[in-house]
Amino acid sequence: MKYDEIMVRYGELSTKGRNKKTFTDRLGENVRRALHGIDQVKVHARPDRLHIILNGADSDLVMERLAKVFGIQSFSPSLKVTKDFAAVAQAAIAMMNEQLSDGEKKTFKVETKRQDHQFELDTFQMNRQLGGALLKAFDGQLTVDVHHPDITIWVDVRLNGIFLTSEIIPGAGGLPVGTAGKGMMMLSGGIDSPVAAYLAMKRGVSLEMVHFYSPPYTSEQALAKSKQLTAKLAQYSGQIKFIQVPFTEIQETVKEQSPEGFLMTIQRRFMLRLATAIAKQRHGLAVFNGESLGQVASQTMNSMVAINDVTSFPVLRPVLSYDKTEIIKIAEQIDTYDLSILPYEDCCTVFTPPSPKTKPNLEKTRYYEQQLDVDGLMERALAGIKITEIHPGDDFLNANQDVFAELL
Ligand SMILES: Nc1ncnc2c1ncn2[C@@H]1O[C@H](COP(=O)(O)OP(=O)(O)OP(=O)(O)O)[C@@H](O)[C@H]1O
Repeated sequence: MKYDEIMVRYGELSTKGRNKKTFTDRLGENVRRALHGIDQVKVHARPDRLHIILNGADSDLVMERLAKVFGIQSFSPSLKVTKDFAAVAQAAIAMMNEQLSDGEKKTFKVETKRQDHQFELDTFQMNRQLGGALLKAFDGQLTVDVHHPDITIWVDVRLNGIFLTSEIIPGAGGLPVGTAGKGMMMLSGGIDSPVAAYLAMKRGVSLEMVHFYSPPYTSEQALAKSKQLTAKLAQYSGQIKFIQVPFTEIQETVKEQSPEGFLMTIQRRFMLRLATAIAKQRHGLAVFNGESLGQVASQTMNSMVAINDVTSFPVLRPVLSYDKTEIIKIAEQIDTYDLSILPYEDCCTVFTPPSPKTKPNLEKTRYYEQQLDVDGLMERALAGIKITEIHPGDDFLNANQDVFAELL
Protein backbone atom coordinates (compact mmCIF):
# COMPACT_ATOMS: atom_id res chain seq x y z
CA MET A 1 0.00 0.00 0.00
CA LYS A 2 1.25 3.47 -0.84
CA TYR A 3 1.17 5.33 2.47
CA ASP A 4 1.32 9.11 2.81
CA GLU A 5 2.65 9.53 6.31
CA ILE A 6 4.15 7.66 9.26
CA MET A 7 2.69 8.88 12.52
CA VAL A 8 5.06 8.44 15.46
CA ARG A 9 4.05 8.27 19.15
CA TYR A 10 6.60 9.41 21.68
CA GLY A 11 7.77 7.06 24.42
CA GLU A 12 8.74 8.03 27.96
CA LEU A 13 9.69 11.50 26.87
CA SER A 14 6.09 12.62 26.89
CA THR A 15 6.33 12.63 30.69
CA LYS A 16 9.32 14.95 30.85
CA GLY A 17 7.53 18.22 31.64
CA ARG A 18 9.52 21.33 30.82
CA ASN A 19 12.30 19.37 29.13
CA LYS A 20 9.85 17.95 26.65
CA LYS A 21 10.78 20.32 23.84
CA THR A 22 14.47 19.46 24.12
CA PHE A 23 13.51 15.79 23.87
CA THR A 24 11.15 16.16 20.92
CA ASP A 25 13.64 18.37 19.05
CA ARG A 26 16.38 15.81 19.61
CA LEU A 27 14.17 12.95 18.52
CA GLY A 28 13.26 14.90 15.38
CA GLU A 29 16.97 15.36 14.66
CA ASN A 30 17.69 11.66 15.30
CA VAL A 31 14.84 10.59 13.00
CA ARG A 32 16.12 12.92 10.25
CA ARG A 33 19.57 11.43 10.68
CA ALA A 34 18.22 7.86 10.56
CA LEU A 35 16.40 8.70 7.32
CA HIS A 36 19.48 10.28 5.78
CA GLY A 37 19.57 9.66 2.03
CA ILE A 38 15.78 9.30 1.67
CA ASP A 39 15.62 12.85 0.43
CA GLN A 40 11.95 13.48 -0.18
CA VAL A 41 10.74 12.79 3.38
CA LYS A 42 9.87 15.67 5.72
CA VAL A 43 9.98 15.24 9.50
CA HIS A 44 7.82 17.40 11.77
CA ALA A 45 8.35 16.94 15.51
CA ARG A 46 5.21 18.37 17.13
CA PRO A 47 4.57 18.45 20.88
CA ASP A 48 2.14 15.51 20.84
CA ARG A 49 3.29 13.41 17.89
CA LEU A 50 6.00 13.29 15.27
CA HIS A 51 4.91 13.13 11.65
CA ILE A 52 6.96 11.84 8.75
CA ILE A 53 5.56 13.00 5.44
CA LEU A 54 6.66 10.42 2.88
CA ASN A 55 6.22 12.39 -0.36
CA GLY A 56 6.38 9.12 -2.31
CA ALA A 57 9.25 7.50 -0.33
CA ASP A 58 9.16 3.73 0.29
CA SER A 59 7.31 3.33 3.62
CA ASP A 60 8.89 -0.09 4.35
CA LEU A 61 12.38 1.33 4.13
CA VAL A 62 11.44 4.31 6.30
CA MET A 63 9.85 2.04 8.93
CA GLU A 64 12.82 -0.32 8.96
CA ARG A 65 15.09 2.59 9.89
CA LEU A 66 12.56 4.10 12.28
CA ALA A 67 12.32 0.85 14.26
CA LYS A 68 15.88 1.47 15.49
CA VAL A 69 15.39 5.02 16.76
CA PHE A 70 15.17 5.24 20.56
CA GLY A 71 12.49 7.42 22.15
CA ILE A 72 9.67 6.04 19.99
CA GLN A 73 6.84 4.13 21.62
CA SER A 74 5.07 3.11 18.41
CA PHE A 75 4.35 4.23 14.87
CA SER A 76 1.65 3.82 12.28
CA PRO A 77 1.76 4.05 8.50
CA SER A 78 -1.18 6.25 7.49
CA LEU A 79 -3.19 7.28 4.45
CA LYS A 80 -4.21 10.91 4.08
CA VAL A 81 -7.48 11.82 2.37
CA THR A 82 -9.50 15.00 1.86
CA LYS A 83 -12.20 15.86 4.35
CA ASP A 84 -14.89 14.01 2.58
CA PHE A 85 -16.66 10.89 3.83
CA ALA A 86 -16.59 9.13 0.44
CA ALA A 87 -12.79 9.51 0.33
CA VAL A 88 -12.49 8.16 3.89
CA ALA A 89 -14.65 5.14 3.04
CA GLN A 90 -12.65 4.38 -0.10
CA ALA A 91 -9.33 4.51 1.80
CA ALA A 92 -10.71 2.37 4.67
CA ILE A 93 -11.95 -0.26 2.21
CA ALA A 94 -8.55 -0.37 0.50
CA MET A 95 -6.86 -0.75 3.91
CA MET A 96 -9.21 -3.51 4.98
CA ASN A 97 -8.63 -5.27 1.68
CA GLU A 98 -4.91 -5.48 2.54
CA GLN A 99 -5.72 -7.19 5.83
CA LEU A 100 -8.24 -9.77 4.61
CA SER A 101 -7.48 -12.73 2.41
CA ASP A 102 -10.20 -14.17 0.19
CA GLY A 103 -13.23 -15.41 2.12
CA GLU A 104 -11.52 -14.95 5.53
CA LYS A 105 -13.82 -13.89 8.40
CA LYS A 106 -12.63 -11.24 10.89
CA THR A 107 -14.00 -8.87 13.53
CA PHE A 108 -13.31 -5.14 13.43
CA LYS A 109 -14.07 -1.73 14.81
CA VAL A 110 -13.60 1.89 13.76
CA GLU A 111 -12.12 4.33 16.26
CA THR A 112 -12.25 8.02 15.44
CA LYS A 113 -10.47 11.01 16.99
CA ARG A 114 -11.45 14.51 15.98
CA GLN A 115 -9.24 17.57 16.21
CA ASP A 116 -11.29 19.51 13.66
CA HIS A 117 -14.62 20.13 15.34
CA GLN A 118 -15.99 21.81 12.20
CA PHE A 119 -16.01 18.50 10.32
CA GLU A 120 -19.53 17.43 9.41
CA LEU A 121 -19.44 14.10 11.28
CA ASP A 122 -18.65 13.75 14.98
CA THR A 123 -16.64 10.74 16.21
CA PHE A 124 -19.73 8.67 16.95
CA GLN A 125 -21.23 9.34 13.51
CA MET A 126 -17.93 8.58 11.77
CA ASN A 127 -17.55 5.27 13.64
CA ARG A 128 -21.07 4.25 12.69
CA GLN A 129 -21.09 5.37 9.08
CA LEU A 130 -17.66 4.03 8.26
CA GLY A 131 -18.42 0.77 10.09
CA GLY A 132 -21.56 0.46 7.96
CA ALA A 133 -19.64 1.13 4.74
CA LEU A 134 -17.09 -1.56 5.62
CA LEU A 135 -19.77 -4.11 6.56
CA LYS A 136 -21.43 -3.49 3.22
CA ALA A 137 -18.19 -3.73 1.24
CA PHE A 138 -17.12 -6.99 2.93
CA ASP A 139 -20.53 -8.56 3.34
CA GLY A 140 -20.33 -11.85 5.25
CA GLN A 141 -16.60 -11.47 6.00
CA LEU A 142 -16.68 -8.81 8.70
CA THR A 143 -18.54 -8.46 11.98
CA VAL A 144 -18.19 -5.68 14.53
CA ASP A 145 -16.53 -6.36 17.89
CA VAL A 146 -15.83 -3.18 19.83
CA HIS A 147 -14.02 -4.94 22.71
CA HIS A 148 -11.53 -7.35 21.11
CA PRO A 149 -11.52 -6.71 17.37
CA ASP A 150 -9.06 -8.50 15.06
CA ILE A 151 -8.68 -5.30 13.06
CA THR A 152 -9.05 -1.66 14.12
CA ILE A 153 -9.29 1.19 11.65
CA TRP A 154 -8.21 4.39 13.39
CA VAL A 155 -9.48 7.63 11.84
CA ASP A 156 -7.90 10.92 12.81
CA VAL A 157 -9.80 14.02 11.65
CA ARG A 158 -7.16 16.74 11.72
CA LEU A 159 -7.19 20.33 10.53
CA ASN A 160 -5.11 19.52 7.44
CA GLY A 161 -6.93 16.35 6.35
CA ILE A 162 -8.18 12.98 7.52
CA PHE A 163 -5.66 10.25 8.34
CA LEU A 164 -6.39 6.54 8.49
CA THR A 165 -4.31 3.71 9.85
CA SER A 166 -4.87 0.10 10.83
CA GLU A 167 -1.49 -0.81 12.30
CA ILE A 168 0.35 0.16 15.47
CA ILE A 169 3.95 -1.03 15.24
CA PRO A 170 6.01 -1.08 18.48
CA GLY A 171 9.01 1.27 18.44
CA ALA A 172 12.44 0.74 20.04
CA GLY A 173 11.38 2.43 23.31
CA GLY A 174 13.98 4.14 25.51
CA LEU A 175 15.05 7.78 25.29
CA PRO A 176 16.42 9.73 22.31
CA VAL A 177 20.18 9.25 21.98
CA GLY A 178 21.94 12.42 23.12
CA THR A 179 19.45 13.44 25.79
CA ALA A 180 21.41 11.74 28.59
CA GLY A 181 24.84 13.21 27.77
CA LYS A 182 28.02 11.64 26.42
CA GLY A 183 29.82 8.53 27.67
CA MET A 184 32.93 6.54 26.72
CA MET A 185 32.16 2.90 25.93
CA MET A 186 34.97 0.39 26.42
CA LEU A 187 34.24 -1.76 23.39
CA SER A 188 36.06 -5.04 22.90
CA GLY A 189 35.14 -7.40 20.07
CA GLY A 190 33.25 -9.70 22.44
CA ILE A 191 29.58 -10.40 23.00
CA ASP A 192 28.96 -8.31 26.11
CA SER A 193 30.24 -4.82 25.41
CA PRO A 194 28.19 -4.28 22.20
CA VAL A 195 25.08 -5.28 24.15
CA ALA A 196 26.06 -2.90 26.97
CA ALA A 197 26.54 -0.16 24.35
CA TYR A 198 23.09 -0.81 22.91
CA LEU A 199 21.49 -0.62 26.36
CA ALA A 200 23.34 2.60 27.23
CA MET A 201 22.23 4.20 23.96
CA LYS A 202 18.69 3.05 24.67
CA ARG A 203 18.74 5.21 27.81
CA GLY A 204 19.69 8.25 25.74
CA VAL A 205 23.49 8.16 26.09
CA SER A 206 25.56 9.31 23.16
CA LEU A 207 28.59 7.00 23.08
CA GLU A 208 32.11 7.16 21.77
CA MET A 209 33.83 3.78 21.49
CA VAL A 210 37.22 3.26 23.14
CA HIS A 211 39.02 0.17 21.87
CA PHE A 212 42.40 -1.10 23.08
CA TYR A 213 44.48 -3.02 20.58
CA SER A 214 47.90 -4.60 20.80
CA PRO A 215 49.65 -5.12 17.48
CA PRO A 216 51.37 -7.39 16.58
CA TYR A 217 49.69 -9.62 19.20
CA THR A 218 46.27 -8.60 17.90
CA SER A 219 45.58 -8.43 14.18
CA GLU A 220 44.07 -5.95 11.77
CA GLN A 221 41.04 -8.24 11.60
CA ALA A 222 40.40 -7.91 15.33
CA LEU A 223 40.40 -4.14 14.92
CA ALA A 224 38.16 -4.36 11.83
CA LYS A 225 35.73 -6.52 13.77
CA SER A 226 35.35 -3.94 16.55
CA LYS A 227 34.80 -1.26 13.92
CA GLN A 228 32.20 -3.44 12.24
CA LEU A 229 30.40 -3.86 15.57
CA THR A 230 30.46 -0.08 15.90
CA ALA A 231 28.90 0.28 12.42
CA LYS A 232 26.10 -2.07 13.56
CA LEU A 233 25.54 -0.04 16.72
CA ALA A 234 25.59 3.21 14.72
CA GLN A 235 22.22 2.15 13.28
CA TYR A 236 20.77 3.04 16.67
CA SER A 237 22.48 6.38 17.09
CA GLY A 238 23.87 7.69 13.84
CA GLN A 239 27.63 8.12 13.40
CA ILE A 240 29.90 7.05 16.27
CA LYS A 241 33.49 8.11 17.00
CA PHE A 242 35.79 5.09 17.27
CA ILE A 243 38.86 5.75 19.39
CA GLN A 244 41.58 3.15 19.04
CA VAL A 245 44.20 3.17 21.76
CA PRO A 246 47.57 1.39 21.34
CA PHE A 247 48.00 -0.94 24.30
CA THR A 248 51.02 -3.03 23.34
CA GLU A 249 53.66 -1.20 25.33
CA ILE A 250 51.53 -1.25 28.48
CA GLN A 251 50.80 -4.95 28.20
CA GLU A 252 54.41 -5.90 27.47
CA THR A 253 55.66 -3.79 30.35
CA VAL A 254 53.10 -5.10 32.83
CA LYS A 255 53.81 -8.67 31.78
CA GLU A 256 57.52 -8.17 32.15
CA GLN A 257 57.54 -6.30 35.44
CA SER A 258 54.53 -7.41 37.51
CA PRO A 259 53.86 -10.71 39.30
CA GLU A 260 51.64 -13.04 37.28
CA GLY A 261 48.70 -12.97 39.69
CA PHE A 262 48.41 -9.17 39.29
CA LEU A 263 48.80 -8.92 35.50
CA MET A 264 45.14 -8.84 34.73
CA THR A 265 44.21 -6.37 37.47
CA ILE A 266 46.99 -3.94 36.57
CA GLN A 267 46.18 -4.12 32.84
CA ARG A 268 42.52 -3.40 33.61
CA ARG A 269 43.53 -0.46 35.78
CA PHE A 270 45.44 0.98 32.83
CA MET A 271 42.43 0.50 30.55
CA LEU A 272 40.18 2.31 32.98
CA ARG A 273 42.70 5.08 33.59
CA LEU A 274 42.99 5.62 29.84
CA ALA A 275 39.22 5.55 29.31
CA THR A 276 38.85 8.15 32.08
CA ALA A 277 41.59 10.37 30.61
CA ILE A 278 39.88 10.19 27.20
CA ALA A 279 36.50 10.97 28.76
CA LYS A 280 38.01 14.05 30.42
CA GLN A 281 39.59 15.25 27.17
CA ARG A 282 36.37 14.74 25.23
CA HIS A 283 33.86 15.97 27.81
CA GLY A 284 32.37 12.57 28.53
CA LEU A 285 30.49 12.16 31.81
CA ALA A 286 31.01 8.46 32.48
CA VAL A 287 32.77 5.30 31.36
CA PHE A 288 30.69 2.29 30.28
CA ASN A 289 31.81 -1.32 30.02
CA GLY A 290 30.37 -4.77 29.37
CA GLU A 291 31.11 -6.35 32.74
CA SER A 292 28.62 -8.79 34.18
CA LEU A 293 28.97 -9.62 37.86
CA GLY A 294 30.80 -12.87 38.53
CA GLN A 295 31.26 -13.78 34.87
CA VAL A 296 35.06 -14.01 34.97
CA ALA A 297 37.88 -13.28 37.44
CA SER A 298 38.05 -9.57 36.61
CA GLN A 299 34.32 -9.19 37.17
CA THR A 300 34.01 -10.10 40.83
CA MET A 301 33.21 -7.28 43.25
CA ASN A 302 36.70 -7.65 44.77
CA SER A 303 38.25 -7.16 41.35
CA MET A 304 36.02 -4.18 40.67
CA VAL A 305 37.27 -2.58 43.92
CA ALA A 306 40.88 -3.05 42.84
CA ILE A 307 40.25 -1.80 39.28
CA ASN A 308 37.86 1.07 40.03
CA ASP A 309 40.44 2.50 42.43
CA VAL A 310 42.07 4.45 39.55
CA THR A 311 39.08 6.61 38.65
CA SER A 312 36.63 8.98 40.24
CA PHE A 313 34.38 8.79 37.16
CA PRO A 314 31.18 6.79 37.28
CA VAL A 315 31.85 3.38 35.71
CA LEU A 316 28.48 2.17 34.43
CA ARG A 317 27.83 -1.46 33.62
CA PRO A 318 24.56 -1.89 31.71
CA VAL A 319 24.75 -5.73 31.65
CA LEU A 320 25.95 -6.14 35.24
CA SER A 321 23.01 -8.26 36.37
CA TYR A 322 22.36 -10.13 33.15
CA ASP A 323 23.05 -13.83 32.69
CA LYS A 324 25.15 -14.80 29.67
CA THR A 325 22.09 -16.33 27.97
CA GLU A 326 20.18 -13.08 28.42
CA ILE A 327 23.07 -11.09 26.95
CA ILE A 328 23.29 -13.47 23.99
CA LYS A 329 19.57 -13.09 23.35
CA ILE A 330 19.92 -9.31 23.05
CA ALA A 331 23.07 -9.70 20.93
CA GLU A 332 21.04 -11.83 18.53
CA GLN A 333 18.19 -9.33 18.47
CA ILE A 334 20.51 -6.44 17.61
CA ASP A 335 22.45 -8.60 15.16
CA THR A 336 25.87 -8.25 16.80
CA TYR A 337 26.16 -11.88 17.94
CA ASP A 338 27.41 -13.40 14.68
CA LEU A 339 30.11 -10.75 14.48
CA SER A 340 31.09 -11.11 18.12
CA ILE A 341 31.71 -14.84 17.86
CA LEU A 342 34.05 -14.56 14.89
CA PRO A 343 37.35 -15.98 16.14
CA TYR A 344 39.93 -13.32 16.91
CA GLU A 345 42.55 -12.52 19.47
CA ASP A 346 41.60 -9.82 21.95
CA CYS A 347 44.40 -7.94 23.67
CA CYS A 348 43.14 -9.26 27.01
CA THR A 349 42.99 -12.87 25.93
CA VAL A 350 46.55 -12.74 24.65
CA PHE A 351 47.95 -11.47 27.93
CA THR A 352 45.60 -13.17 30.39
CA PRO A 353 47.52 -15.32 32.88
CA PRO A 354 46.22 -18.87 33.36
CA SER A 355 44.91 -18.15 36.87
CA PRO A 356 44.19 -14.46 37.53
CA LYS A 357 43.23 -13.53 41.09
CA THR A 358 39.52 -13.30 41.76
CA LYS A 359 40.21 -11.36 44.97
CA PRO A 360 43.15 -9.12 44.17
CA ASN A 361 44.51 -7.25 47.18
CA LEU A 362 44.23 -3.50 46.59
CA GLU A 363 47.36 -2.51 48.56
CA LYS A 364 49.52 -5.08 46.79
CA THR A 365 48.07 -4.07 43.40
CA ARG A 366 48.98 -0.44 44.11
CA TYR A 367 52.44 -1.45 45.30
CA TYR A 368 53.29 -3.49 42.19
CA GLU A 369 51.91 -0.81 39.92
CA GLN A 370 54.09 1.85 41.58
CA GLN A 371 57.10 -0.04 40.25
CA LEU A 372 56.03 0.94 36.72
CA ASP A 373 56.37 4.25 34.87
CA VAL A 374 52.60 4.79 34.94
CA ASP A 375 52.70 8.41 33.73
CA GLY A 376 55.05 7.70 30.82
CA LEU A 377 53.05 4.67 29.70
CA MET A 378 49.82 6.65 29.87
CA GLU A 379 51.28 9.59 27.99
CA ARG A 380 52.59 7.45 25.13
CA ALA A 381 49.35 5.48 24.80
CA LEU A 382 47.31 8.70 24.71
CA ALA A 383 49.67 10.20 22.13
CA GLY A 384 49.08 7.19 19.85
CA ILE A 385 45.28 7.42 19.80
CA LYS A 386 43.58 7.37 16.41
CA ILE A 387 39.97 8.52 15.96
CA THR A 388 37.69 7.55 13.08
CA GLU A 389 34.07 8.35 12.46
CA ILE A 390 31.94 5.29 11.76
CA HIS A 391 28.56 5.43 10.02
CA PRO A 392 25.72 2.92 9.89
CA GLY A 393 26.32 0.60 6.96
CA ASP A 394 30.10 1.15 6.81
CA ASP A 395 31.88 -2.03 5.89
CA PHE A 396 35.20 -2.98 7.45
CA LEU A 397 35.10 -6.74 7.15
CA ASN A 398 34.57 -7.03 3.42
CA ALA A 399 37.33 -4.54 2.91
CA ASN A 400 39.42 -7.16 4.70
CA GLN A 401 37.78 -10.16 3.08
CA ASP A 402 40.94 -12.08 2.31
CA VAL A 403 42.33 -11.91 5.80
CA PHE A 404 38.94 -12.75 7.22
CA ALA A 405 38.49 -15.77 5.04
CA GLU A 406 41.56 -17.18 6.79
CA LEU A 407 39.83 -16.88 10.14
CA LEU A 408 36.70 -18.76 9.21
N1 LIG B 1 40.25 -4.59 23.91
C1 LIG B 1 39.35 -3.93 24.63
N2 LIG B 1 39.03 -2.67 24.30
C2 LIG B 1 38.11 -1.97 25.00
N3 LIG B 1 37.47 -2.46 26.06
C3 LIG B 1 37.75 -3.71 26.44
C4 LIG B 1 38.70 -4.52 25.75
N4 LIG B 1 38.75 -5.71 26.38
C5 LIG B 1 37.87 -5.66 27.40
N5 LIG B 1 37.26 -4.45 27.46
C6 LIG B 1 36.22 -4.00 28.39
O1 LIG B 1 36.27 -4.73 29.58
C7 LIG B 1 35.05 -5.49 29.73
C8 LIG B 1 35.36 -6.84 30.32
O2 LIG B 1 36.19 -7.52 29.44
P1 LIG B 1 36.36 -9.11 29.48
O3 LIG B 1 37.18 -9.49 28.33
O4 LIG B 1 36.79 -9.49 30.84
O5 LIG B 1 34.88 -9.55 29.48
P2 LIG B 1 33.74 -10.09 28.57
O6 LIG B 1 32.67 -10.37 29.55
O7 LIG B 1 34.23 -11.16 27.69
O8 LIG B 1 33.30 -8.80 27.75
P3 LIG B 1 33.16 -8.63 26.18
O9 LIG B 1 32.26 -9.75 25.76
O10 LIG B 1 32.55 -7.28 26.02
O11 LIG B 1 34.54 -8.70 25.63
C9 LIG B 1 34.47 -5.57 28.34
O12 LIG B 1 33.09 -5.79 28.36
C10 LIG B 1 34.85 -4.23 27.78
O13 LIG B 1 33.94 -3.24 28.22
